[in-house]
Amino acid sequence: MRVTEGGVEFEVADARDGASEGRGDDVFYNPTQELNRDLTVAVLRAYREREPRADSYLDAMTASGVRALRAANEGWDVTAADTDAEAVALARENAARNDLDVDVRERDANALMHDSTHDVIDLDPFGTPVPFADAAFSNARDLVCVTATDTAPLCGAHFESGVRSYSAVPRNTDYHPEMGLRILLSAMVRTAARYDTAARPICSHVSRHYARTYLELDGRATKADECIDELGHVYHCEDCLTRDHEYGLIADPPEACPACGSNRVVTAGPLWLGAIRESEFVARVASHVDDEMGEAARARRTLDTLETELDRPTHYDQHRLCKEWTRSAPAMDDFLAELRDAGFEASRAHYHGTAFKTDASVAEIREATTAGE
Ligand SMILES: C[S@@+](CC[C@H](N)C(=O)[O-])C[C@H]1O[C@@H](n2cnc3c(N)ncnc32)[C@H](O)[C@@H]1O
Ligand SMILES: [Zn+2]
Repeated sequence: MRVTEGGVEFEVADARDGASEGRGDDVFYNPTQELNRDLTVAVLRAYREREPRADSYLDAMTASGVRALRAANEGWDVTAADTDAEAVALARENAARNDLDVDVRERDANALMHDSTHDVIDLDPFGTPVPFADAAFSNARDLVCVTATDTAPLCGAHFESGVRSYSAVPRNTDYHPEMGLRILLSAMVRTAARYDTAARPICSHVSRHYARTYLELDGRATKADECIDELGHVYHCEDCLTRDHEYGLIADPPEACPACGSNRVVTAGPLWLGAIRESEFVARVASHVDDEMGEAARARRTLDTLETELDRPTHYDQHRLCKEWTRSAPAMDDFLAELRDAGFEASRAHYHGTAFKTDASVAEIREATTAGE
């Protein structure tokens, strides 16, 4: 099947709906990740302005080669790798079809990363990126881009698997996409720190099937220490949904929920509690989304919300709270306006349409918002 994406035309074996992990026999291509790839191109454009020296890009798991081709189309010096011989043949054909110069290797990503250095390394594996993180953070110069599709382990829905993969404790909460992202960021930051490298997210987004983040590297150990200082824990009450967060590697959870007295308070962490993006960079990325991108509208929407969403962990789900209070959910803009009128900070959060952030507690949100009662 012939597909066109962002100005490159390529052949793929079939189109998957993104609901499966896609470990079938055919070379993988997931049309639902077009938004992810559109944003990758916009990030690469914005990153080049920020770091003009950055030139080489490794698509470490390339499959059909689509991401590598799109980067090469932007003028990056691109290497692409895959262990699957069919994928490598297809990626080479796709590069030739577009007259793009991409160095496609039939090679294990870890071996290749340990063998060579690239300014930007992109990890897009099946499931967790953890098996590739050490090689990426010890060998990339400027930026590591990471996709994780194992959302159930990341958000605590598959608890043991999440603990095993990420060396952290995830919890299944009403803010599961943010839990997943902060678990992923924690593991990436700790991996980079092993190489005295700071890895700080300059852009991150989560959708139903994956978490994606772009981590800028700094080779100073003191900067890596500063990143470690931004790890900590979230204490979450399963009864009233009150949550609190605390910086530091040693958890000190309350014995009971400070709001309702319940002893059903669970601890998650170590989580990345720092910012998940740099607002100014996200604004630059948004300025590089163009109408040739198939997912331009969604990309702009995601980036606009991401740019303005409050930094603080963690978001609330308006529907979940309203259900808890047996209220109908009002229009989000009215709801946020009520919070602001009551003197709180409030913003949408990009995780989904009913996600919002505020510095108000659960009780304060309940009192401040009357619409829907
Ligand atoms: C999710 S797909 C990549 C999709 C692609 N980046 C895209 O945007 O369409 C994962 C790919 O990783 C390849 N792969 C699995 N293990 C690998 C390894 N150790 N090194 C390199 N590639 C690997 C698989 O063959 C598969 O083609
Ligand atoms: Zn409580």
